[in-house]
Order: sequence, then C-alpha cells, then structure tokens
Amino acid sequence: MASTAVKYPSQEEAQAMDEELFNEYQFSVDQLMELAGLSCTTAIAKAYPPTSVAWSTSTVVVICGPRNNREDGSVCARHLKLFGYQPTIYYPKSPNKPLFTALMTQCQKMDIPLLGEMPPEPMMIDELYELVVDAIFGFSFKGDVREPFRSILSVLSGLTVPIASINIPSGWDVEKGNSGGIQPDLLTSRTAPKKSATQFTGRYHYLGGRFVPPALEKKYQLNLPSYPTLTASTISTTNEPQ
Ligand SMILES: NC(=O)C1=CN([C@@H]2O[C@H](COP(=O)(O)OP(=O)(O)OC[C@H]3O[C@@H](n4cnc5c(N)ncnc54)[C@H](O)[C@@H]3O)[C@@H](O)[C@H]2O)[C@H](O)CC1
Ligand SMILES: [K+]
Repeated sequence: MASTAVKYPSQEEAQAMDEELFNEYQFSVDQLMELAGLSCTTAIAKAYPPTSVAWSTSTVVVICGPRNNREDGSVCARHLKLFGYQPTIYYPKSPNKPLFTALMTQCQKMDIPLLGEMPPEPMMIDELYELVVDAIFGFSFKGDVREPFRSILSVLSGLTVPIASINIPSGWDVEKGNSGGIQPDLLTSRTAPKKSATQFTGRYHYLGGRFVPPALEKKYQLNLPSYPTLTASTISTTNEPQ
C-alpha cells in the first residue's frame, strides 16, 4: 500500500520538480517566485502578526543571497510592506540580471530601504529589527559556505530575534541539515519540505508555493497536505507540514 505520509524530497528531486514545472508545465520563474515570496509573507503574518503589541514597530530585515532564493526574498519584502511591516533589504551581491533588477526596482519604488552593509554584530541586528528573513540559499546550496556569506551566517547564528527561512535554512545541507548552523524559528518550505526539514526544531513550519499540479504530485508521490481552511497560499503547522 502506498504511504500517505508527506514526502520530504532529496535535493535532486526538488531541482528536478522545478525543471518539470518550467519545461513540461510551462510555469515561468517569476510566477513561482511570486507565489513562493507571497507564501513566506503569509506565513510570517500568521506566526508574527504585525498588529500584535509586541510587534508594534514590525521591523524586518530580509538578507538576500546570490541567486533565486534572493528573489523569493525580495518578493517577500514587497508583500511584507503591503502587509504593514517595515522591511529593509540587504544584499551583498547585485548581479546584472533583468529579473533581479525588476524585483529590486519594485521594492525601491515601494520605499523599501536597502542596508548598505551587514551589521557585524548580532546585537546590532537584535536592536534594530524584530525579525530576520533568511533568503540567502535555497535548494542549490552545496558544501561549506564561502564568503561573504560565511561571515553573514555567523552573525545570524548569534541572533536573539527570530529567523524566518525561505525554503531551506541557509548554510544547511539540503538533505542532512546543519546542527551547528542557524536555527530558524519559522521555515516556509516551498513545493514540498526537503529532507533537511526533518531536522527543523523551530516553532513554525509552513508549506508555501502551492502550485504543484496533481500529476506532478503523483509522479513524485509527494502526498501534499490539502488546505485546511481558506488561507491564501500556505498551510500552517508546527514542525510537521499537514
Ligand atoms: N527553479 C528555480 O530556480 C526557482 C527557485 N526559487 C527559489 O530559489 C532557490 C534556488 O535557487 P538557485 O538559483 O538554484 O540557487 P540558490 O538560491 O539555492 O543559491 C545557490 C547558489 O549559491 C551559490 N552557492 C552554492 N553553494 C555555495 C557555498 N557553499 N558557498 C557560497 N555560495 C554558494 C551558488 O552560486 C549557487 O548557485 C529555491 O530554493 C527557491 O527558494 C524560486 O522560488 C523560483 C523558482
Ligand atoms: K534560505
């Protein structure tokens, strides 16, 4: 009998599913990013509502990496602003890529400030922000972290404020995790939770980016949970995606 448990795909399977979404199902990359980024914002709003007293100022810094996980982060920042948060973006690498330029222009035109340099001490981030969004690496990360991201992740490891990771906690092996790395409080898995999500010990685990066509879900035997209620694009659980 086929298992009904939610499947946690490998790195290779996660990448292969995206290739099929692009090639076979004709999704465009910015379509997937918009849904992924929006679902992260929805997850943040459920876990840390901007209207709660403790979150009255709702300052969030979105730390962006070198590739597409970064773009999910800039979409997330744009929606955070619309949801009533005060996002700031930090990115150490600015590629000459039309998608990057377009998403950043959208953020700039919504008056989302850019941080000039990474605060060197965790305390400085703790003082200025109430939440950090980790949009550094996604499912293509491999090996030991190289600079400048090694230093950035070292600062994030010492934070007191919570971290919300997009798709994979950055610096974690996509399958094995990283017990000595950052420990996010919120993880929004995209498409399906990857193997490393079994190592996640934070309070909130959401499944976002609900664009998987039934035939693809069946092919990879994902057993994705159905929507529990009329939520926009995420499913909430603590630890286990349902
Ligand atoms: N299918 C897609 O591309 C989509 C991805 N989305 C989101 O983006 C990530 C995956 O994006 P990708 O461009 O493949 O790369 P990453 O963001 O994971 O970054 C990997 C990138 O980083 C560099 N790198 C790899 N290892 C190291 C290292 N040890 N030290 C330093 N730098 C490293 C290298 O350049 C890699 O290529 C996915 O998870 C989603 O979040 C969108 O949602 C849309 C579709
Ligand atoms: K990430």
